[in-house]
Amino acid sequence: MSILRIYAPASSANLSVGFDSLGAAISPIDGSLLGDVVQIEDSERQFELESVGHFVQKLPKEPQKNIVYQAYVLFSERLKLRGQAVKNLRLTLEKNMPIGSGLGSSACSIVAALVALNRFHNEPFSKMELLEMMGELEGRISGSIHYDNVAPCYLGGLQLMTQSLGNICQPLPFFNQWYWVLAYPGIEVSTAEARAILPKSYTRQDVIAQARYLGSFVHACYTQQDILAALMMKDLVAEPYREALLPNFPNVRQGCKDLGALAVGISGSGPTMFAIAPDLEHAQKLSTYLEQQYLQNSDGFIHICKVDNQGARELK
Ligand SMILES: Nc1ncnc2c1ncn2[C@@H]1O[C@H](COP(=O)(O)OP(=O)(O)OP(=O)(O)O)[C@@H](O)[C@H]1O
Ligand SMILES: N[C@@H](CCO)C(=O)O
Repeated sequence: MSILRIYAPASSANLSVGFDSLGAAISPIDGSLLGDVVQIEDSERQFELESVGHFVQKLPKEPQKNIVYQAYVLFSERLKLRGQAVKNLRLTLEKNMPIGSGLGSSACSIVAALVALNRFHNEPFSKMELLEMMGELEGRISGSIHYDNVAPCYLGGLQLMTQSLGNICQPLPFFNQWYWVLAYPGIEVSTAEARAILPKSYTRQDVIAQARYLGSFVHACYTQQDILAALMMKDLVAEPYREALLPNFPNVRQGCKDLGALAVGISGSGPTMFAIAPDLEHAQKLSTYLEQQYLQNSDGFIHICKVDNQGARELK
């Protein structure tokens, strides 16, 4: 009887400068696991799914709406197209990530489920085939396919969505000395709704400026110019329209900058916000400040994190 447990880490999409194009996997520096776990094992029945964990009450009531169930159905269909049948199996989702948090909660469930299913069947699908399925499932939830949570969650590191020449994404060099202070206020913001409020079009001036920021950011990553990279983490696409969804965001953002944050922004579609600190001392000050100023209830939390270079992995 084989049992596998796959952990998929939280991720922070956009990094302000790359809407739908950049995302980083993140892990708390205290060693805690910030992400979902999917366990897979043999079963007498064709398929069983159980959900447990801190945020299990927030999952859809109908099991068929759980994205892990949908991952199983999609995986089975794709396997059938290869002339292979899915094994009898039981999945257990440990839902540790708050839903609608801006930390890639649905991506954690999708990635952990598909990695578990693929390993359980001796890896019939390549990394890119699996990632393509992850994007399809993420698209069902948010209304349009975007890979900036699933790609880093699956592969680790900072990923740029190139979506060309057979690669959905490619890794970027990053700044290992940076600390990410992530503050989840404890309220929910739906990704689909945070996308629906964005404008249908942008001015030429904004398009040109955003292209300059993203190009300069990528250049700064390759040439390891941390100050330039942080300066370029600006968002004309989403932040001006989404900040109203976040509690007191403009003031808190300014407060973080006053405390020495190199960059401050919305993680994914929010309401989690991030502040980049140049060292641990600044990170701790930012953490205390955000705890006092940004958390709204007892579900909220702060984590000092670094980029997680491993991505989804088996827990032994
Ligand atoms: N296993 C699951 N984990 C998370 N959300 C799920 C899951 N299964 C179904 N859902 C549904 O998917 C939607 C997730 O919403 P949303 O995309 O806003 O959350 P999110 O993934 O946390 O967002 P973000 O990517 O900004 O972190 C909710 O409606 C939720 O009920
Ligand atoms: N890039 C997506 C991420 C959602 O988590 C957005 O900002 O809508």
